[in-house]
Amino acid sequence: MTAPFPTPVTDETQRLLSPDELAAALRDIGARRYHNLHPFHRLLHDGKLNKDQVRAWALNRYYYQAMIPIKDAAVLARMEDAGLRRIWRQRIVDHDGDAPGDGGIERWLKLAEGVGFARDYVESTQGILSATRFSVDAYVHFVKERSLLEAIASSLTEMFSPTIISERVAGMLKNYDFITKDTLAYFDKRMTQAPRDADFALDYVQKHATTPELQRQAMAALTFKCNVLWTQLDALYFAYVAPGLIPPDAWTPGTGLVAETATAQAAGTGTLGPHDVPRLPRGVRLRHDAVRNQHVLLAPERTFDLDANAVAVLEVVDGTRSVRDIAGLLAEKFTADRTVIEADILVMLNDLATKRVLER
Ligand SMILES: O=C(O)c1cc(C(=O)O)c2c(n1)C(=O)C(=O)c1cc(C(=O)O)[nH]c1-2
Repeated sequence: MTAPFPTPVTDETQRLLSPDELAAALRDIGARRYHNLHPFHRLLHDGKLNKDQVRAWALNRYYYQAMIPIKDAAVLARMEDAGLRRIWRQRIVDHDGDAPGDGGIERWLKLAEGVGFARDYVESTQGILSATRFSVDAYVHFVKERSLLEAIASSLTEMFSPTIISERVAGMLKNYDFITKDTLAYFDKRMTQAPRDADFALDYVQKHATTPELQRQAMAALTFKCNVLWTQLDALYFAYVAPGLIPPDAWTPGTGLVAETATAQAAGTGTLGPHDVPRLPRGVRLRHDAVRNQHVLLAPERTFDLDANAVAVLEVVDGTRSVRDIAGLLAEKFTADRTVIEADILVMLNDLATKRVLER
């Protein structure tokens, strides 16, 4: 497939740009085409969407998140240099995590749950707009088919993402009462991951785009990627804003959601407070897996690995002690400030409540 994407002209003379000029040309592409400029994002960040429109965004964007590590594995597979692979593989770890319950995809699922979705529905990817799927899949195909330079250059949209992320998080927290900091936790890590990844990719592109033609290819790859992001928002806008034509089989408001009480928990809206008495629901047990020397919460058909802090808390969750009692016990045990412990364990317990392995 060699169909050209709209390709910016390096300049009339097609001369080789200096590394700084190349970086400036790439930034200029973002300034004109990055998805922060899309009307759907403007509505999202300014609090102009209703809850269902925000849900449509969270659901569709899950497909992008889920495919990113597949895209990165495809890029990795093309790298002949072990040093390069060692650096790139961190991207896969960032999204997949090192263990179940960890990583960016998991955090996106929390975001989707926070706005009311049932996790299984989101993971099934039923209801995702075909246009979302087409455009995300096009990104994966692109990195498989084009040169490594183009594959790496196509990730350079991340140069622009920290700005949009801070704007999005601030705007959504301010403008939507159903959005909490916990729900948007996905973006916390991206604020450091994205600049790290973008710096590396930019450096690679500056070093390897050594002819005007290669520089043109790098710019075209970034343009293509801006279009991958833009078309996803076009699809959302068309289906859920105006004219509001939801395609057959795509998500319709009211479906794929959990009951509102569970939603409140998922959104971390303080269902569990200091005076609540947490307990493990029927069928959920704290166990030590001797083979892996790892404490887990065993739930029907699911297990969750626990870190040492979670184990210390869950060992004293007995269905009679309140969160405040538990914080008091731990404060004594670890000679620490009870109020600090209480704040920390509330976050942890609400997270477990979201996963439905804790109740009050
Ligand atoms: O929230 C955003 O606006 C945004 C933008 C982008 C981007 O610019 O590609 C990414 C992400 N988020 C992101 O979370 C992410 O993991 C990511 C990976 C990549 C990539 O191309 O490899 N882009 C992005």
